[in-house]
Amino acid sequence: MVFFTHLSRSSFTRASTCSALQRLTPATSRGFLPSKAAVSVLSFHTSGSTPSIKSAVLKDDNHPILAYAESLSTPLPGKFVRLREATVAAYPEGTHLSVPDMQGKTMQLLMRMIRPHKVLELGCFMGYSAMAMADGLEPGATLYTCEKDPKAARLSRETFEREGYTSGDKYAKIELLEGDAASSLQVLIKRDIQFDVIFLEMAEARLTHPPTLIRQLLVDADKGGYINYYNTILESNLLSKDGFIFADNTLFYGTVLNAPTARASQDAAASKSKSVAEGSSSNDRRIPQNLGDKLDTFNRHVKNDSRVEVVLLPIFDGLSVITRRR
Ligand SMILES: C[S@@+](CC[C@H](N)C(=O)[O-])C[C@H]1O[C@@H](n2cnc3c(N)ncnc32)[C@H](O)[C@@H]1O
Repeated sequence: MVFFTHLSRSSFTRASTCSALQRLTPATSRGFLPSKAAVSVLSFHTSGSTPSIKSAVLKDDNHPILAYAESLSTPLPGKFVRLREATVAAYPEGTHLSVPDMQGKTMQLLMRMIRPHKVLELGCFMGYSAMAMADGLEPGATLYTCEKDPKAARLSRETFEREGYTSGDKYAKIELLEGDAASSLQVLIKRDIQFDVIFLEMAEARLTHPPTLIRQLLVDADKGGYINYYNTILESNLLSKDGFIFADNTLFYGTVLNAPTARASQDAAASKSKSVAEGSSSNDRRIPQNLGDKLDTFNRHVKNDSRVEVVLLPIFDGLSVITRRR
């Protein structure tokens, strides 16, 4: 089976994206090829004028299979292109925070499959994935999205109003909860709302003018928070009986393979990761390994949690699908 990833939909940005990637992707991505049969693909978002791109764990970042996959997928409509442009203007160093186009489309089709009434997103940013998912919902459904950065919250709110997501007439409704997600979760618990889908997509972003992409990568995610949110979600019954949690970035640029637990493990996956770890020390300086360690801890926590079943899909930057055990 081959897992695909996404490329920037705008060809004019592709060249700059690829050169940025060449600076940033070398060891981890090129050295990590799980098997010839299963070509696993990690996301690699970039910043600056580039909306987003996925780098693969393919030897060639420009592998034609990626362009092929995207060219034969239905694109998201023009309002998403406009949102990318607005994101570049508002957060030139933070454009990698939005999910890539192909992931937006994937989330949208997942909504069409699951047909949830209530969706919760932790991590709205500019509202890209919120809108992508909302477009996959039935009329009458509501998507709640949390954002603590005031500027991102204001801009998202403006977008949702302008594009018709606040009235609930044209599309499913989007309700933005501004503030820290931990507090928003408490509000939702008090309101006794249960969610059929919860999308955990919350980088701890310092969105105010990080000086460089590398710096941005170093600060942009507090994925360590996942365990707390996950436990709150399960313990407070925020997740409906047959609901799904989608946790994003659970491979975190491949750095999970370098986590101490993964390295110490005797299983086959860990022996692969050891060789990656040995070959990717220079990459460690660029991508925050401590976040990879936290994601690895989260992944193991979920796998060992008898309340749930999980599959960690090696698509995009790793997407874990979690549901209660039957
Ligand atoms: C990766 S971005 C979300 C991208 C968005 N889901 C999309 O694809 O369009 C993560 C967002 O989470 C927000 N965030 C980080 N920590 C948060 C917290 N504790 N509470 C609420 N929002 C938070 C950040 O400000 C950032 O905008």
